[in-house]
Amino acid sequence: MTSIEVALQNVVVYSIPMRSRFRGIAAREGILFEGEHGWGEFCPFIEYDDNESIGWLQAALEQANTPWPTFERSRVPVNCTVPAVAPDKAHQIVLDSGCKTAKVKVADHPDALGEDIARVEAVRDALGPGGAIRIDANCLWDVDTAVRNIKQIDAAAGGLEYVEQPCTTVEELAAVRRRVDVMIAADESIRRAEDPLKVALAGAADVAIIKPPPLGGLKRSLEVAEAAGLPCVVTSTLGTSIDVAAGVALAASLPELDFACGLNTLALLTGDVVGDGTSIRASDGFIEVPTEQPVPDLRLLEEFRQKDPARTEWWMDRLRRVSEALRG
Ligand SMILES: O=C(O)CCC(=O)C1=CC=C[C@@H](O)[C@@H]1C(=O)O
Ligand SMILES: [Mg+2]
Repeated sequence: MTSIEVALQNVVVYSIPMRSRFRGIAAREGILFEGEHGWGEFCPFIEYDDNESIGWLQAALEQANTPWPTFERSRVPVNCTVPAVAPDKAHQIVLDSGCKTAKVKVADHPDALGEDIARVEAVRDALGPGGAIRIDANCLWDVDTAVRNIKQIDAAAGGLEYVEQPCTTVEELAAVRRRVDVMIAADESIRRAEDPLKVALAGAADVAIIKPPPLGGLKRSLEVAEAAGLPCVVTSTLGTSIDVAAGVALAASLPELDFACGLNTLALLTGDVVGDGTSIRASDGFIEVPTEQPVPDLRLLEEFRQKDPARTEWWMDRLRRVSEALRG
């Protein structure tokens, strides 16, 4: 049987509520399956079409059927992730995290600048002057708005480490980069692009955000990271410890790691399918690299198993279609 057929034999559709809405979702959904060497997680965001979901399945199959590697480093620095929440909640998230770097969601709606400024001021107060603050606008600004807002948020934050994907296109990122004194990080221009390397060639970014699932897994992500020739920040795709483990494996494998990584994302969920002892969570701003792949706990798999038959069928049908597309 092929690895896809093995995967399809033993599939769990899960749904875990988020603590706060993040990227427009109130619960993280996906599929978990066991392979020859561990578990894989197939969790493309629900608005992605089948073609865009192929890489996510490749990544899940690779992770489930490849031995856990040995690594360059035994722990990875991580940031905390602050959704578009009120200042007091943002302050608490940073304090609770123990992290020295915070990634703050901004541009949650067209008139969000005042809220964004208040949120980064609260994050700076929680971090203190030595902390690092980065923001993520997820493509939602045009060039002039980005230039104007970045300057104001940079001042309010007491200095930003970088701005993640302020605009949609590589050309727009390059235009913003020429007009602000804050570093630009490319995310969607890498993970949702036909050519993930265009961003580096266009001089459009200072930092590359690398997410293994959309790129097709660890091997391909290492190739993209090397070819991009930029400092990399690895992030999860907001999934369970199985998803986070894919990011930790990449972050622990990179020859150089100059920035905290966006892998402390289980803090955004109300639970995990992996038990407390092996759930991948930060301590004092670092994640210890597991010596073996995390394995879901059967009781937690049942707790977070999708209970709605229609939703379960939607995910199973998606997996069947993407598996067919992957077979070609
Ligand atoms: O970077 C982080 O701190 C956590 C990961 C994170 O923010 C994201 C993961 C996946 C999709 C997006 O919602 C978001 C991002 O745009 O980086
Ligand atoms: Mg991003």
